[in-house]
Amino acid sequence: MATRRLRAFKRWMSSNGFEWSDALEFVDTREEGISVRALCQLKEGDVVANMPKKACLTVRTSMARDIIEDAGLGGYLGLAIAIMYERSLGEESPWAGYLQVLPEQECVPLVWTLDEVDELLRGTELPQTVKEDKVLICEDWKENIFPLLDSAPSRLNPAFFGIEQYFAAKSLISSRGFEIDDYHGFGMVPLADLFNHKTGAEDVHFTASSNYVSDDDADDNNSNNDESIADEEALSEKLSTGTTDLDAPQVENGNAGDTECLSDTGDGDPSMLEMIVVKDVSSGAEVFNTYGLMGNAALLHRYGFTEQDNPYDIVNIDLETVLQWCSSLFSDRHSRSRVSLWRRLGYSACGDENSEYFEISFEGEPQTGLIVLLYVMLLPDNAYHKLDPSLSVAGSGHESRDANLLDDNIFAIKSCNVSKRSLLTKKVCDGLLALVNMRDSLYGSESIEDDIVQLGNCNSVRERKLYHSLVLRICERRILQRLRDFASEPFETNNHGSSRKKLKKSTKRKR
Ligand SMILES: C[S@@+](CC[C@H](N)C(=O)[O-])C[C@H]1O[C@@H](n2cnc3c(N)ncnc32)[C@H](O)[C@@H]1O
Repeated sequence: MATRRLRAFKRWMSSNGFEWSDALEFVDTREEGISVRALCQLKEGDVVANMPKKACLTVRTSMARDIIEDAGLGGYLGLAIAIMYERSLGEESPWAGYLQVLPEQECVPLVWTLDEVDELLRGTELPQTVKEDKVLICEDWKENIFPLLDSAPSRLNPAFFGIEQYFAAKSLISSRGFEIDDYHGFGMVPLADLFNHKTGAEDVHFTASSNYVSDDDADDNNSNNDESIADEEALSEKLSTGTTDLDAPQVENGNAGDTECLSDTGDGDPSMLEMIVVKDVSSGAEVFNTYGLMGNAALLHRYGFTEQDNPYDIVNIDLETVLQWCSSLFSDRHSRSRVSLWRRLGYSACGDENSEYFEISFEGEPQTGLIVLLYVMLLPDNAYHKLDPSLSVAGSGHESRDANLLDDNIFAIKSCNVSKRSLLTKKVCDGLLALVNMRDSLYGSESIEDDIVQLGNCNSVRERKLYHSLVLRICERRILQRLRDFASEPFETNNHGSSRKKLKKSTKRKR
């Protein structure tokens, strides 16, 4: 449906040098926002949109460039100021026609209330991340934006530069920003940001030239050799497959009469960005882009939505949870020395020292480091004492001939010589099952079945926050269920008496 705001946006695009295929339909619904559909079949290699870099909203192009650069600001903060500034200009902004198709803010957890974050996202990794984000953004605002209102009072309207407006701008950048090139950095790319996302099944790619040098800043030393999220492979493929495709859709823009198809325009032009079709799309289907391969927590965090059956989904188990489990079985001293040995063996968790965690894959497979940690934690004392001296031998480069099975397995896992299942003794599997229960209890008293019933009664558009929180929780809990299955499969019966034979058997084992 072409709404009034879409018609205004198309006029704005035409007068700013954008070109787009008339095989693309922009659909605008009050409830679900804007999406893109194919009006006829799109062929792999077709260029369906050309977007001039100079019409993108970046720090470099914004009317607020001087204010931002004079204050020594840039990056995402600078872009947020540029967005707030252009919004403050209203119809006077060169981007007025673009800004009016943007929502006030994107519904990412960053702009939810703290109660919503705590309640809806309980058990997931997001409450902590979002709270940290909120604190940093408030600090940024106080340190960098608030002082600007004093230093350039005649040019900045405070009503558009408050903390809420800053959060709104940050949500738009997180959900719609693109890396353009080294000169422009990160920016808003009108038209490219109309496409919705589908994990691992996208139809179009955003491509950017890698060697743009601005006319007004040719000596900028960052202008060459830039890295961007542009898909260089798709770009070079397009360049090498030639240009004219007689079936290619017609251009819909101010100069449509001049140009047969978009494949003829913008090729190798470093001042342009493109959307290129990467797989055939049938007529009537939605045309999807990809925002990257990521799990649901990352999708919700950055874009405000989740996907059911997202194969890149993961769930984390904090090292802290593992240590809690240890403390129910062992003394603090025991746990500390085993963790220390585990680290000296060269294992680690993800994250940093403030928050260490283990990833569980979509299939329910725990990170090797977690299995090894449980294994080391559960070693009988005599095996533990034997293992420590053998470390120094291994560290000196001479493999100990006497190394027992435990050493063999741990070192072999490290050098990818053996399946990690060889460490899955009954005790390790019991440990994993205990961790699953502890991790699952973080979601609160509702069971996964309760969550599923609630999701069934929830409207994905009108109750968007609840809907995507439930999908996130349910998908994470399903991964935990798969981890439960993984840990319940027949385990290895390692003991100290049958070293190499057991090891060989375990390498053959297929899951
Ligand atoms: C780049 S914009 C895409 C255009 C957007 N639909 C609009 O109305 O402006 C990204 C936003 O679109 C929405 N979106 C994109 N892909 C989605 C999907 N697969 N499911 C639900 N919402 C999606 C999210 O709100 C996301 O933050």
